[in-house]
Amino acid sequence: MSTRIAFLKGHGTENDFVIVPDPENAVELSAAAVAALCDRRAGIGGDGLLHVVRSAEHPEARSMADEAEWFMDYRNGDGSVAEMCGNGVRVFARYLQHAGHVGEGDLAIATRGGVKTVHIAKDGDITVGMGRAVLPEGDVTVAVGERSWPARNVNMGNPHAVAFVADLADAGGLFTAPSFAPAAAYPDGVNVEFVVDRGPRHVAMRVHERGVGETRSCGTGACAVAVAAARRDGVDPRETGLPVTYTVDLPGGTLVITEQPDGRIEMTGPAVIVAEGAIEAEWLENALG
Ligand SMILES: N[C@@H](CCC[C@H](N)C(=O)O)C(=O)O
Repeated sequence: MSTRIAFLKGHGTENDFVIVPDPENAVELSAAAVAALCDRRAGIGGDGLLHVVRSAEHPEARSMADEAEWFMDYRNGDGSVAEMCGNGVRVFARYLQHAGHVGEGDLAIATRGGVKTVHIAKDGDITVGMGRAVLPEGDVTVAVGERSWPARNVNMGNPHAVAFVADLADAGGLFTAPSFAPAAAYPDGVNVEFVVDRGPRHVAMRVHERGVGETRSCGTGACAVAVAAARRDGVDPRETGLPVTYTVDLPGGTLVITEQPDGRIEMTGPAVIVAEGAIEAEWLENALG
C-alpha cells in the first residue's frame, strides 16, 4: 500500500502555495521534490511551498523556538530556499488557524528572516510585522531586453530591486528574469518590481520573483515598493514621526503597507485555504526518478 503525505493548497492575493504540514520535520523535501510538487502540470502547482514544522524540530529554527512555536520553512517553486515570503506568512498563519493550532489574535511565526508577529483579525485579514527595510546605498539598474530603468535596492530580509516605470506593460512578458547591474548588488539573485502610480500613496506593481518567475503578488515586494515610493515621495516616517500607508495593487489583489515611525513595516491582506488532499508518495518517488 502506498504512503500518502497530507497537503493543502492556499493563496494570498493569488501568490499560491503548496502547504505541507509536518510538525515533527519527518518529510524529506529536497529541492527536486519541491519543484515537482510546485509543477503546475505534472504536480500540484504553486509559486512556492510552505513546509509547516515545529521550530523545536528544525535545525534552522531551534534558536527561535522559545519565541515562536512554528517555523515557516519556505521554498520557491524551483526548490530554492528564500529568507522570507510575505504572502507565505499570511497563508501559513491561516493554515495554523484552519488546523486549530491558533485562533484569532496575535501569534509569532519563525522564518529564516527572523520571528514575525502576525495578527489574525476578526474580519479575516491578516497583518504581519515584516520588520524594517534596509536600503543599501548605490545605484542599481534593471533591464528587460533593450529597455532599462534605474531601481532602488531594498532588502526586506530578501533582496528587491524596485523600478518606477511609465506603464506596467513596459516590462513586457517577463518570461525570463530581468537582468541587473551591478552584479555585486545581488550576489544571490533578486526579486524585481515594476511600479506605476495610481494616486496619492497608491501604486500598482508587477513582480518577477527570484526562483519562481512572474507571480500575481509578492508581499515582501509590496513592502519594498511602499518604502521605495515613500522615499521617492520625500516621506520618511522616522523623520516625521508619523506612520505612512501605501496601498499597493498587484495583479492578484491589494495589500496595504504601513511604515511606522520606528521603521517597522506592517503588511495587511487576505489569505485563503483552497483545498486539502494527499500526495501519493509513489508519485513523488517516480517524479524524482
Ligand atoms: N512571494 C513572496 C516572496 C518569495 C521569496 C522570493 N521569491 C525570493 O526568492 O526572495 C512574498 O510574498 O514575499
